[in-house]
Amino acid sequence: MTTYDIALIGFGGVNRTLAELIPTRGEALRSELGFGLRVVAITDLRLGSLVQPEGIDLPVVLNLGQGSETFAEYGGSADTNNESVIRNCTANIICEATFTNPEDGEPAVSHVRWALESGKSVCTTNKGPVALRGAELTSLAARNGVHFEFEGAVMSGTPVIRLAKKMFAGLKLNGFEGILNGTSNYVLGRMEAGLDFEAAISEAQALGYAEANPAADIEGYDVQLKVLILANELLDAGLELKDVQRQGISTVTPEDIRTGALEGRRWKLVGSARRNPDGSVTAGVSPVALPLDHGLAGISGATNALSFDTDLLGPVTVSGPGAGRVETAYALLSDIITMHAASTEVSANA
Ligand SMILES: NC(=O)C1=CN([C@@H]2O[C@H](COP(=O)(O)OP(=O)(O)OC[C@H]3O[C@@H](n4cnc5c(N)ncnc54)[C@H](O)[C@@H]3O)[C@@H](O)[C@H]2O)C=CC1
Ligand SMILES: N[C@@H](CC=O)C(=O)O
Repeated sequence: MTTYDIALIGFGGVNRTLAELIPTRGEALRSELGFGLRVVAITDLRLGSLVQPEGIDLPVVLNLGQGSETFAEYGGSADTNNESVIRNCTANIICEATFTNPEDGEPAVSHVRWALESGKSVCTTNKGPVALRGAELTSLAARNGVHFEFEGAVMSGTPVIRLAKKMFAGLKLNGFEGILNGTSNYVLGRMEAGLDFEAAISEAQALGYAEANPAADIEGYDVQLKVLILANELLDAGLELKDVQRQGISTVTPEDIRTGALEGRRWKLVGSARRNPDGSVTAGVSPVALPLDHGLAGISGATNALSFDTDLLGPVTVSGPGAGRVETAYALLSDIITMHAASTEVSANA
């Protein structure tokens, strides 16, 4: 039985939930999928770092983080020591779930680079490294014979990236449009129900949907990164962040929402990309008052939906959770399952 040793970089909502899922889903993973998981290192800005090659006692560390204690009181350090932990710990897989930085992706880009350079596979839900350094990191992983997986960077645990890459073979993808931010979709829905903007954002934060700085959700930066990821991964668009036009929902007023409802329209934040006749790709994100019979108009709460425009099937739409701690932790698990399946295939063919 294979056991993968993993390191959790960032111990907030997503990686904490992964640490909860490991004991609860451990037996099913072992019996159904043929591997076990053991956490051997954790780093976090607030807690510092803890490295225990024999395996960290997860129930103990899951109780930390409410007060001012750090890992220093548990045999670790109050400093994150990210580079040394990532490069030197005994983990096979690094799960990167620190804050998304929409400007340059740092320090997560460095976290991923250190891991891949030291022969460790990476799974991440962090949009920064994937959107801003995806091609470079994918080729670094290939050069080092390890995996770089990032299904959770778009639509949390709902499979869209792998699904499109694997299942659309033989089809031509002309573009896509979708609701790709759970927080702004949740906020628009709550405003439609009469709640004010700030209260709706607070609810989305409490539910674990919002970014550490919710302006990233509200001003469209989060969807801009997701559109960039999808355009480059699925349309081979070769775009940079500045090529994806961005407008968020902060300009949508309660009055706009009331007027839209009277006219049979619903405001949604829509991200899209389309291949032009000359082969180039136009991409952007903006709020749109959709007619109620539009396929995306009925998508509510933190649910997301992505409609792919294909040549032989026409539109193919995937809908599911776009945010949430459990949903996103599952994305990391699905990345590890993908890595395991790939390794098993290699061994079988050897
Ligand atoms: N929560 C969600 O629904 C989803 C989140 N994501 C992405 O997953 C990542 C994690 O999300 P959450 O866990 O919800 O965020 P969070 O804010 O709850 O946790 C992030 C953790 O990372 C830690 N951290 C920040 N910088 C660090 C550093 N340099 N070294 C070590 N630790 C550091 C923070 O102390 C915090 O505990 C983010 O990049 C987010 O954009 C992606 C899809 C959905
Ligand atoms: N803050 C994001 C989380 C997922 O990327 C959202 O609300 O969709």
